Amino acid sequence: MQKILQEAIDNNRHWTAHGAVASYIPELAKENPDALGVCIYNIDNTTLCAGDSHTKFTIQSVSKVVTLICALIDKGKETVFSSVGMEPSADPFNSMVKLETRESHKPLNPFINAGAIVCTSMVQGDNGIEKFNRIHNMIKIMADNPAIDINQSVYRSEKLTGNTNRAIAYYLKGAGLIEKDVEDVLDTYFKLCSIEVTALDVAKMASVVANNGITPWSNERLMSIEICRIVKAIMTTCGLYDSSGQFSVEVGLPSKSGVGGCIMAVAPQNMGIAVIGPALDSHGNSMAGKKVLEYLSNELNLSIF
Ligand SMILES: NC(=O)CC[C@H](N)C(=O)O
Repeated sequence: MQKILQEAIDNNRHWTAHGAVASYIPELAKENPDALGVCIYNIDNTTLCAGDSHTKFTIQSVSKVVTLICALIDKGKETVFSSVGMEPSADPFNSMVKLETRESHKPLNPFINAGAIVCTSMVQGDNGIEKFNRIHNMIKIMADNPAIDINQSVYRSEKLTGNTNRAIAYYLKGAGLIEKDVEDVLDTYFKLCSIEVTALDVAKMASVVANNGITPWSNERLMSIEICRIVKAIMTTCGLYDSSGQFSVEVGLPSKSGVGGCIMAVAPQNMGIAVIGPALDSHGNSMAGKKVLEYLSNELNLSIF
């Protein structure tokens, strides 16, 4: 297995040259475009890593998985899906074009920025700080790592340049889809994207979903089986934005990408996988990371389809 993991990195490292690091958040442009690493956390509590797996990166949109989990726990399925849809989007992650054309103005799904901003506002808490703490704590528990914290430079960079997200959030506020102060919700969203993690952290988070909501290392139930089912379904259909279909064909695992270069993948009843490769394709998904997952899916026969 370690040999397969090493081959997945070695055979696909050249793909990093075909992508580019995100530069619309200036601080992310400083990431190493050549980095490529992977970690697997098996639900029998064994772990394997290869490549640049110690690289630290910001979680970015992978946090949207945990935001959705918290919103579903705190508000229930009916309430969450009354304000956000569950359909894939054929548009980029930060697109706002469908918000105006859809009758209800509901964002298409919880994993595009608009949907995640609505979900953030639905999480338990009287203000942004409480909502942030709720999701941050869940990330720490799911990763089994109490030291996880914000990368302050990335947070400042996101906040300073996040004008598209600001436009989306104000539109949602105007449509009545954000309950409280819109700047407070945005600040929480920027902080969540800026949480710094490693591939092992994200692999452990994915292993909880793979293990139907129970931490493999301490046997603690963090979420219901139903929530896990919903989250895996939305990851499969929406997790890689407008290339989720192709990813399902090539990899076939419920997954979520982020512009920090991480892809979190869930092999149900089996393992959590995280790849990190900051050079992105034109959809904002890790270029070489996708290829590493495709290799592992084929070699280990992981596709759910
Ligand atoms: N796809 C992503 O990872 C997007 C997250 C990023 N912080 C943004 O809001 O634009």
